[in-house]
Order: sequence, then structure tokens, then C-alpha cells
Amino acid sequence: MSATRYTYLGPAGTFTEAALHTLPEAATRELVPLSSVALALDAVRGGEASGAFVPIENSVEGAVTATNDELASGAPLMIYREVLLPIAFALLVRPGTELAGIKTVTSHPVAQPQVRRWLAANLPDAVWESAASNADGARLVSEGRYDAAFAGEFAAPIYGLDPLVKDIADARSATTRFVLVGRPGRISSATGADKTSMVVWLPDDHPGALLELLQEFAVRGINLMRIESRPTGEGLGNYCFLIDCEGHLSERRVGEAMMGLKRICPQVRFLGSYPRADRQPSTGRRPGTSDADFTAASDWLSRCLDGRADA
Ligand SMILES: O=C(O)C(=O)Cc1ccccc1
Repeated sequence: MSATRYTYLGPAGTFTEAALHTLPEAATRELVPLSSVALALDAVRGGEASGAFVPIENSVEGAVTATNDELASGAPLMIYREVLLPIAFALLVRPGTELAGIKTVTSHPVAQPQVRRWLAANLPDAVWESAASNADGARLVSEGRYDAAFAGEFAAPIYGLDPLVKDIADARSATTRFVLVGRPGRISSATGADKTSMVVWLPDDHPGALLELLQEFAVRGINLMRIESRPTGEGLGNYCFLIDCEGHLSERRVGEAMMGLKRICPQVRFLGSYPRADRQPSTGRRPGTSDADFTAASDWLSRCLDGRADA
């Protein structure tokens, strides 16, 4: 196994690669591009790499389903870091191509909703097809398989293409979130601005089951940052939930919420506690949910059990 190898969604020139380079340790790792999220994660599961860097969520399109499904199934993995990257696309073409000559265009499926309005306004008759990644779309254009690709402008020189149009984004603040995933191991210490991720399977099918699950967070004043339902693959109506909440597992209220979920849900997969990329501390605490409040309450319980309730 290689402790210094990170795989990522490639090929060269993906947004994933650009985001990976913002991690300080990327400079000292062997970075290996692979053609799918599943392959990048399997290399970690198989011990050929210590980390895989993959997109997980987009502010316009939502979940990158391949990543979410991989984290919810198969051998367990954990998230150790996250990176946020603002995304703007360039329309990459072979030198000499003009807008009027573009009949086919490609991108990663998560990119398409971010350029849908631009496409309708500027290339209404062009046929869009999905690529394994935005950079792979650029590679396919260089091979003549498509006329144009939406990708990062930085991918153009890698594939001998020209950015015909730059800075394309239907939503100005489009951001993609990427995560560094490894095999389960020790989580980093709390920083005061942390996030905890998990996959939770619903308590057996009954009215209010989802509410019961959410109450574990609500009563402890824990703010949710994301909740995504995904089919378990075990028949219609069977879903699990990928949840990100504010805080670190070592905070009493987060630990107690996880224990609450563990008691009522058939399965809970802890996906890690790690520093928030936006460095924002957790929002508004509910009174009585600080670590000191939990410690005081359990001390009091011990005194009650000892017959010293008034001490
Ligand atoms: O990293 C890439 O280039 C990808 O293909 C994944 C992706 C898709 C859409 C926005 C950002 C990243």
C-alpha cells in the first residue's frame, strides 16, 4: 500500500484536480488521476492509495450521486477534509471552431444544469452528451468526438484546445464541494469549526420515523448542513439519508446525537468529523447543550444514583 498516493477524479485538468492542489499536503503526494469516482475510492479500499479526492456536492445541482452512493455502501470509508471551489466554465473547442459550427457539446452531468440557460440562449440546437468528467469531455473534443466541452479554462492547454467562451455560469456563486476520503481511522481534533457526516438508515417503516431521526439533532441544538435521501437499492421506498451536521464527534451534543441515532436506527455509518472549509463556527446554540451542561447533568445523575442528589 502507498501512504503517499492520492487518487482523484481525472484525467488531468478536472476541477477536482484544481481543488486537490489547494490542500497543502498535495505537494508531497503522488497524485493519480482515475476515470471515475468509484475507481478512485476502490484504490483506497484496496490499499493502493491512502486517500481519494472526489466531488461530493454542488450548489446548483446538489449531490454528486456516485460519491454519495459509494460512501453509503461497500467497505466503509471516512471523510478527512473538505474543499470548496467556485466553478465557472469555459467552452473549449479545437482551434478554428466557431460558435456557429458547434453541433455537439459535452460535460460532466453535474455541470450541465450550471450552463443550461447559456446553452439554450447560445447553442439552442446543439446536442449535449454526458462525459465521465469535464476534463474527459475536453479530451474527447481533442479526439474529434465532440465539437465542444464545458470545462475549466485551465484544461484548454492540456488538450490543445481554445477557450472560445470564458466565464460561463448560469448562477454566479456556483460552488462545488470536494472531499478527501480515506479508510476508517482516527479523526482529527476539533477545531471549533467542524462538520460531522454520516449515513443513517430509517427506523422501520412507520409514521414519523424521519421526524424521530431528526429530533436527535433538534433537541440537542445541532444545525444540519445537508440531508440527502438515496435509495438503498433494496426495492422501491427504501431510502437511507446522508447527513452533514455542524460540530465534531468529540462535542458532547454531537456524540449524544450519534448515540441516539445508533439506538433507534437499524444502521448508522459514521463518515467522519473534519474542519469546515468555510471556517464558520457552529450556529446558534440551544441553551443547555454545551459540553459543560452535559457534564454537569451526568455528574448530577451520578450523585442521584449515589443517594447524594442534593450535593
Ligand atoms: O472535476 C471535474 O471536472 C468534474 O468533472 C466533476 C465536477 C463536475 C461539475 C462541477 C465541478 C466538478
